[in-house]
Amino acid sequence: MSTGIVTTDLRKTFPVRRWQGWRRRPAAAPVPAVDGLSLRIPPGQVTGLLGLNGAGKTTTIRILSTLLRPSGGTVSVDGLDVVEHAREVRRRINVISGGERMVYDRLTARENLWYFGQLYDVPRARLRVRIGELLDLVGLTEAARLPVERYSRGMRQRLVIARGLINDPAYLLLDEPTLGLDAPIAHQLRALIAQLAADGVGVLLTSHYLAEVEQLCRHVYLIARGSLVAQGSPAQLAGQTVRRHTVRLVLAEADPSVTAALRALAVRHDAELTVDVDDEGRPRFALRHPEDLVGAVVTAVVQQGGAVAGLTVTPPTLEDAILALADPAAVAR
Ligand SMILES: Nc1ncnc2c1ncn2[C@@H]1O[C@H](COP(=O)(O)OP(=O)(O)OP(=O)(O)O)[C@@H](O)[C@H]1O
Repeated sequence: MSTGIVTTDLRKTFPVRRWQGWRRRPAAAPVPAVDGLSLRIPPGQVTGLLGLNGAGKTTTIRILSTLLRPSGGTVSVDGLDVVEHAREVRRRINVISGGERMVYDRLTARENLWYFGQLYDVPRARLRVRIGELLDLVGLTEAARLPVERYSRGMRQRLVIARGLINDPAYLLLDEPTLGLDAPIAHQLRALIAQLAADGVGVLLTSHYLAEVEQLCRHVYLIARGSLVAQGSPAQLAGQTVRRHTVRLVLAEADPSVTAALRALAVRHDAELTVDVDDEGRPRFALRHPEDLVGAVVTAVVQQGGAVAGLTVTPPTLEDAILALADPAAVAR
């Protein structure tokens, strides 16, 4: 039965070794890379896993795909424990990673797929058919007999995608799958991911491209230092944080009374104000605040008889919002 991938209080610590004189010895406190994560990746939808560098995303994916043993907690895939039933779990899942070399250069596309199909215990008759289907799907039928070392980067990544689908996985773990891909290929891959989910596959996606996450994910988990800090739809996550607007103003010429009025405005609203000069030596002000203060800024300048040479307002992006949740100190910067 397809119940999804469920992690309960998942933990992974790596032993940290310190050098002491010429000897290497274990440190007192191992560093947790994953620290009590409870997630659910249901079938038939794309679930996002977001976090800053080092948050624990790749480690989590390695545990879910049976490559790493957890230090604590459990992971089950359709009710099967990943440690006790690693072989059965491996038949149901696959991984596509944008950052790692996942195919063999000396082999052709067909040979690569044959090799990985056997690793996944795909029956030979099924494998023969599946390889043809996948080469078609990723547009490599014509190049199927060339060694991969002669492929372009995009062709190679398309082969990595075919490799990830070779065992008809019920769950697909995607670790930065569009990393370094040209826009048209990334676009095709996103369409394929959406189609797989619509066909019932449970997809876990990590990506630094938030537009991709917004487009594909129904539910997103945001982690920091191996623990969950927020979850919800992309829209719900964006609404959970202090979002900041930036008003940038350039004055035609220096005017101490305008500067004083803007400083007073910033203090009144508890806004962050930076003052410098632009390339032409004109005074420039940037005011950051959760609300859009453009009206108040213009009023203050006009009341003091100042002349505005430039004015822009930058609303916060979803990226600002999500990163602010992962790293609260960033909100203050
Ligand atoms: N094999 C390892 N030995 C020791 N520490 C490790 C090992 N693998 C990962 N770590 C540490 O665990 C933490 C989580 O790393 P992980 O690669 O899972 O993060 P990530 O969220 O995937 O980051 P990125 O976005 O940079 O890929 C980091 O502090 C990392 O240094």
